Amino acid sequence: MIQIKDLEIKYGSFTAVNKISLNIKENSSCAIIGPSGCGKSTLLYGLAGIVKPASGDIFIREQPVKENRRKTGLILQNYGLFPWKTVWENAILGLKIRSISMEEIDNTVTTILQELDILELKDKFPVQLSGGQKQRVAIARALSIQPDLLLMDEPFSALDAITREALQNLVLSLQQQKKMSIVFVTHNIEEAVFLGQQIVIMDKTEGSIKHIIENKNFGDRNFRFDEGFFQLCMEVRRIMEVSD
Ligand SMILES: Nc1ncnc2c1ncn2[C@@H]1O[C@H](COP(=O)(O)OP(=O)(O)OP(=O)(O)O)[C@@H](O)[C@H]1O
Repeated sequence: MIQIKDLEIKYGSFTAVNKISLNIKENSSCAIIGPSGCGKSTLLYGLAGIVKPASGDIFIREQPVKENRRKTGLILQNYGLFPWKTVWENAILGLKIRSISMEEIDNTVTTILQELDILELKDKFPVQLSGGQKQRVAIARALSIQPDLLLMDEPFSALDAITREALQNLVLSLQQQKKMSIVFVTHNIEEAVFLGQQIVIMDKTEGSIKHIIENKNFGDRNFRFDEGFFQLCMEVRRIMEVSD
């Protein structure tokens, strides 16, 4: 689904993403993990078309990436909700900027809010919501465009452990139901190991990939309680800690 070839992204003369090559399969999930400042978000912004490569290529479904790809959903850090808009107004934003009838928007967004169990919150403002509820609204907005690719930047970092797990389960079942690929950035090793079919570990300072793990047990809810889960978490931790 995604081919990244020798990707380099710069801020002025500073190289934030350094010669990264990576393939991500259709209907899969990819966790990008690494220490603060290693270029995770920049790589995600590259996939979203928000920042332009200095060199190299990104193809999504064989097409070079450009801004506003119709079927890419994006969830930014801290939910990205507009505080002056209600849950409903926030959720319909992605569709409103497209030429879609109000009736279709109504039907699509009502269904999604129902699926995410937040329809009764539709007239509330973000300030009146819990962190988990805000994240559900952000997910609803991203899903409203029926994405085949969902990009998430630290989607659950501000949530308590139980809410985080519930939302991880939710995202997982949505990914399986709706047949989309997910690429997410996280600091959290357990999250990467639970949700990432492919775990991409980035280097501390280089803006490059240090290691990729194929995780065949990803998304199995029982895996969280399995010894293999803790072993894989330890392996990821070791790789992250080893300095080159
Ligand atoms: N707009 C910008 N202008 C200049 N430098 C930037 C800009 N955005 C990010 N950087 C730098 O690029 C590097 C990578 O940043 P990025 O946000 O991609 O890292 P990250 O791994 O996502 O970090 P974190 O985990 O802390 O969010 C950092 O050194 C950062 O300071």
